[in-house]
Amino acid sequence: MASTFKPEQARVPPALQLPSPPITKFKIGLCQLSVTADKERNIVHARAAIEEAAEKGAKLVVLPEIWNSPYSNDSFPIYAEDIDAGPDASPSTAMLSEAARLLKITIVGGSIPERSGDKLYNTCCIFDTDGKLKAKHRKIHLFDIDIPGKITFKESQTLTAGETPTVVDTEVGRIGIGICYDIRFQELAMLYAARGAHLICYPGAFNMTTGPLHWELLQRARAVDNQLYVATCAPARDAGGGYVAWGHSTLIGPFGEVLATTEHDEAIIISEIDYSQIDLRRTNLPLEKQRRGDLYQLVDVQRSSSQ
Ligand SMILES: NC(=O)CCC(=O)C(=O)O
Repeated sequence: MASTFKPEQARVPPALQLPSPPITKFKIGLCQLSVTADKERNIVHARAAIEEAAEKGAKLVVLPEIWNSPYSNDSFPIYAEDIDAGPDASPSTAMLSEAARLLKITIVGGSIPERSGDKLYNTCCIFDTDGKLKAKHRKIHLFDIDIPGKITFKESQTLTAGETPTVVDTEVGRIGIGICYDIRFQELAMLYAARGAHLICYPGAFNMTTGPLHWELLQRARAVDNQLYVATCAPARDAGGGYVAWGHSTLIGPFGEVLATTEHDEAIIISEIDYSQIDLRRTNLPLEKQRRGDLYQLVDVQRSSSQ
């Protein structure tokens, strides 16, 4: 059947020029944390890891998906915090805000279960060096999978999906945010690249079935297709826990290269990001110029509707 796509219908402007970040070279810290059923302990533990990463020079620290609570539908309602109701209602994000301010670092605060009215979300908060909440990303694609005999999980039993992609300007560049299962949806990463992101951070907790096959593959694909940095941060594995996480927090460069990674135990990865590598790789392989926008297009709903 003939295609109905007409080039003149293509309304997406070409990808933005990469914005100039305040710093182009810095250390990132990925805190692969053990998570227990004791929320207070998890908060104290996460704080100590953030402090250690900052002491080792990290200007950006990333935490895992659901780091203050066990990863289970039974736990989400119990551990959820009302982030918008202020520090007393959200001790986890209060800690992140204070740590970011005192250490003068940017924090991509993994995710926690968020309560908002009668809904629950899987939410990542991003804090600036002054401790202010810059953005909140609510997981857009809920983890609902069924691999019989291996793993069945339905986040949608308790959680509601977020409705907004999140790109945030920070002192360490323009960062796109996805949470775990969000990494499977390439259009989201393409959208972030088109909006000028230097780095996409995915707090995540892949599982023991898909993790070995897909986790690194997806990260490298998102990085090499979009010629930007990808950072992931997972919880450490608890082999006796209800949900057994794959671990393997990783930093990928814009050529698809694994710059730093780890196994499944607790770890703090410190690695260097150098945004000049993005320009270099985009010059080596000028994919954006070669893209056939006359034949196919990613439509950025937000940007086209505001034109
Ligand atoms: N927490 C998650 O979204 C897990 C995603 C996952 O394991 C996958 O295979 O996808």
